[in-house]
Amino acid sequence: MQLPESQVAVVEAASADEATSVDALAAATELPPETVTGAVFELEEEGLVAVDERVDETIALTDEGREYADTDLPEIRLYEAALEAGADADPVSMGRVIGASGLEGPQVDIALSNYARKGYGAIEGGEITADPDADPSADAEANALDALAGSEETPIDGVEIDDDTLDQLERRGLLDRSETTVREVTLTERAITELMAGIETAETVGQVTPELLTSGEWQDVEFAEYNVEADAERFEGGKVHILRQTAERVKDVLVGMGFQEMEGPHVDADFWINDCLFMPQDHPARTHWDRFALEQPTHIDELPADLVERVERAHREGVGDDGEGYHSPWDEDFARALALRGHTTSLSTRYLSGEQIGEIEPPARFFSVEKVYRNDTLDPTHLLEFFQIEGWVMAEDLSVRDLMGTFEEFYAQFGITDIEFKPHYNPYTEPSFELFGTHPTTGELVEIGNSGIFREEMLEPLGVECDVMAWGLALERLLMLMYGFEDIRDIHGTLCDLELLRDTEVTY
Ligand SMILES: N[C@@H](Cc1ccccc1)C(=O)O
Repeated sequence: MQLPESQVAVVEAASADEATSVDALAAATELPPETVTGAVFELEEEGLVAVDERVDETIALTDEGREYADTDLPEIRLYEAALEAGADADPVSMGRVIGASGLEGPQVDIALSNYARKGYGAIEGGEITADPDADPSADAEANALDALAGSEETPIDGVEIDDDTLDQLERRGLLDRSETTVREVTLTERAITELMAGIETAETVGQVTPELLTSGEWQDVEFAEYNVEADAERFEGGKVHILRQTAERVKDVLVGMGFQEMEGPHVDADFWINDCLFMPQDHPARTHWDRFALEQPTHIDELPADLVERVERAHREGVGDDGEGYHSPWDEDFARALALRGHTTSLSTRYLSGEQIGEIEPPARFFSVEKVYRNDTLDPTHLLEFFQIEGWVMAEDLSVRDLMGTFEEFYAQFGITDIEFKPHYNPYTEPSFELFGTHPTTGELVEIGNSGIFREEMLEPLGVECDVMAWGLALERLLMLMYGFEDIRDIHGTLCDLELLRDTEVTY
């Protein structure tokens, strides 16, 4: 009989008396394990080999696990420092013991959260005690780390570590479990018969080359069959970040709802970011604490003079018969100062004023999905920059129902159907609403946006004569509701969760 080269090599390397693993066959034939696996499947189908499959579980220490196998677990280092400081007799100040332990950064938290759990002592009111009877040499986790530190990977069947300890180490991120499928191959009777009769190598081609194509030889050769079920090496290809993918999806949804996209500068004059929004110049959000000012250049060159005059008048005198201005200072130089935009509503003011693309006639709908910058304190829901989904609708006679209906329609496209509204205040909208959604795993209400109907004091100076409803929604918060992660830093920055980014499916 004739067989392709790799199959002949496998048949010759395998035996009828003894099962041989794919790895051993790969070594013997000098073929890559994937090729051997493919050949083995083909041979099995031909009835030439029997394949025995089992799943082996192995465990391996993570880098952090290896580090503690070398230097001791942080809680043990804390216990030893506590003993040294006499905490087995009287409580000692925590600061002193931590200082003496040499623990630093996150290791301090790790030590503290495991210390009492493992009976090394107690921590209360800034003081630490050490239990004189605790015995670090009997620490099951430390002993397990030592036992595993010797090899890269250990088959789980061979280790004498109890399940609770293994689970605990896995939870602490000190140990990884993995599964591999081991295939063992034995020749069948039929293979022996064929071998005795003589097996020849059939010329097969594994890959189409330019030469095969140009010479026309491809028409005569026999191609090796692909086995799409064979195990292959996992390949982590590059991929568009889920935030970008979702931003694209949001844009598609809004375009589908009849919106046009706005664009404009990330660095802009306070005039467009704040003054045009009827934000008084002494508003707390306009202090240097909250904005990222520009050092070079500090000011925009030009602002439209007539618009500046109308905006200044609205600030000083208000708009309409009953209008009251802010009676607060207004200074053009202050309005010309440049900063990173804290919201993309600066794009809306540029467009609504007619400065960006000329006069806009109602009905009109505009949006942007762009980055904004705020000097916030970092926490699970705040970053210094995020993406805002800005939007507005200009039409005669808009009401709050139009606003709410638009949100329900928009969020429903992302499977979010339980939006809640809370009355809110913005200097530039009346009424105003904050939007909330429910986090899919924690059940907590998450603020996802801010919205309202632009007030006369804003629209009149911009020269807009009909109603405009508008909003700024946080793209990252939408992602939280869609994919259930709890910390925004899982998707941004150095602490991001690569597995989440790799495996999250963005569905259209
Ligand atoms: N600028 C607001 C969002 C908003 C835009 C337009 C109208 C109302 C609210 C914010 O950043 O929170």
